[in-house]
Amino acid sequence: MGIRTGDQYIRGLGSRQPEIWLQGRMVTNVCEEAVFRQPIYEIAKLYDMQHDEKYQDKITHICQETGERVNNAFLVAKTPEELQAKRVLYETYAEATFGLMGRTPDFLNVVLTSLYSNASFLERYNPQWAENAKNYYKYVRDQDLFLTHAIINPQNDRSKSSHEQNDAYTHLGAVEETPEGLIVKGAKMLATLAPITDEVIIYSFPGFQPGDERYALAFAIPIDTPGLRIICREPMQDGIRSVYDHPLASRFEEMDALLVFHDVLVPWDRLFLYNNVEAANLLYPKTGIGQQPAHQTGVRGLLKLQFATEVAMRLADSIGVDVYPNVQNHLGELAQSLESVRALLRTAELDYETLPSGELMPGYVQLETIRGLLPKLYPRAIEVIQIIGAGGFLMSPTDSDMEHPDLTEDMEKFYAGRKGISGTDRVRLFKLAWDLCGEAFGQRLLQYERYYTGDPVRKLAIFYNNYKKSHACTMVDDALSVFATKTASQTKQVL
Ligand SMILES: Cc1cc2nc3c(=O)[nH]c(=O)nc-3n(C[C@H](O)[C@H](O)[C@H](O)COP(=O)(O)OP(=O)(O)OC[C@H]3O[C@@H](n4cnc5c(N)ncnc54)[C@H](O)[C@@H]3O)c2cc1C
Ligand SMILES: O=C(O)Cc1ccc(O)c(O)c1
Repeated sequence: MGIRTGDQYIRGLGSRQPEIWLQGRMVTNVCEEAVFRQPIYEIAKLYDMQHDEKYQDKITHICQETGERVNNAFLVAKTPEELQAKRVLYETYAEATFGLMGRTPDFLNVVLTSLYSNASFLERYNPQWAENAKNYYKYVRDQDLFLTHAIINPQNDRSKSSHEQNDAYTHLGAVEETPEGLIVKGAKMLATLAPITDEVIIYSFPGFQPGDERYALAFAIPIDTPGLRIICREPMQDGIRSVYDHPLASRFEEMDALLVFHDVLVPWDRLFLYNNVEAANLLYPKTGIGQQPAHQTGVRGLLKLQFATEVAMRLADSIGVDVYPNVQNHLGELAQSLESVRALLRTAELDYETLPSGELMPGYVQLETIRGLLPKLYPRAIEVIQIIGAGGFLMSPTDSDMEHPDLTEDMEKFYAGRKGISGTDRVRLFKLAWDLCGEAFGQRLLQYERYYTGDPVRKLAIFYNNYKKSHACTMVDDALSVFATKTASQTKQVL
């Protein structure tokens, strides 16, 4: 089939009945549920862009194997141009969503592409797992499916490993093998956008201990597989809030969900890893499923940081405060953060590594540096927006106030900004900024940036340990060598 349209994506959602729990009730038709309507529309727009001649050649290509047009997320980049073609896709989708939707279809499709191109890792443990991963990649590519993922165990007792939890099936684990497949039970967090996806893929970060064998799992199943329960968090918008009052929150909220598996059957041909702690611990570092998507998340993060920086600049300008050096310092800091991330991305693409298969892997150090910086730079950008808007955020009237004839004069006079910024302009801008920096929606965006790639504290420690391995600190040795060649009195003279 190849690239789908938005309508085909929506019809796919409508043809299934996953078990979705939202505010204490089961959702019977996800497409008609107010909370999901606008996010479904935003994702559908991305599918439609694949057919729009303005974007088609930028974000899709002809698959050599099938002759069909498919999304660039499925490209195994073997040349710098192909690496850039993938970046253009990430950029195009992030621009369409202002970087606010973290789990657009390109993210997991890149994960899957990396699993496919590095399936030789799985082959060493079990050739069938490798075959399954490769077939699944082709299935998702050719049907142009949208995946969610859950790779973290629920937050019960973090000081204990999976097999030490109170109940053997708190964390998702294997129960029994049957002729049809593996029965699994337990929970995983935190599946962003799960209710409006086609399939779910389960894998894990390293960290398995001996005794955790039953939890060492990787597989993918349709989102409406019997026994799979999607428990949504409380929505941060009700789906009927006015676009005027909440120009971002009303459009881009990504629902997050806990996935609970009640004796769910994973068909054998959908299993990629099972019952092997060593393989589960090496899956993430050895298959590129962490590093390749870091290119996508880096580009998306850059666009989100750019958006926040632009909002801060516009706010300051709208009320005439960017004449002050303190405000200029805040804004200059954001601009420098933004340009640092942009430069890191450029270098990541230039400093790629060529794997034995010929696949190009964008630079680890640069991408991991972006991952380490974003959890600090984005919250800081939000803080700057809060500092610049100050009390102005708390005087924004509603759509209905702005439209009431008795209030029009006051609205235009007292809500206006500096010369040239009308009351309507200023209120609109402040509402947009408040969605980003004040609303529950904006707080989730911030929490997302802190944790979307795992715990930043442990990630940075892992980065340092890897960095140390490849940095012998030879400059210090050079400097110290002065002591090796001189006697104590000669050294004194040198010093
Ligand atoms: C908005 C949002 C969307 C997300 N979407 C997804 C998704 O789509 N798919 C998905 O799989 N996951 C998703 N996640 C989950 C994300 O992977 C986790 O939040 C992240 O890995 C951190 O894990 P945790 O939240 O369980 O925190 P914990 O691991 O429970 O950490 C809690 C605190 O304890 C500290 N801590 C815990 N353990 C240790 C330790 N061993 N050593 C030192 N300090 C420790 C941490 O530093 C942190 O401060 C999402 C998270 C957010 C916030
Ligand atoms: O970014 C990665 O390396 C993979 C990853 C880690 C934690 C997550 O929550 C997630 O969704 C994806």
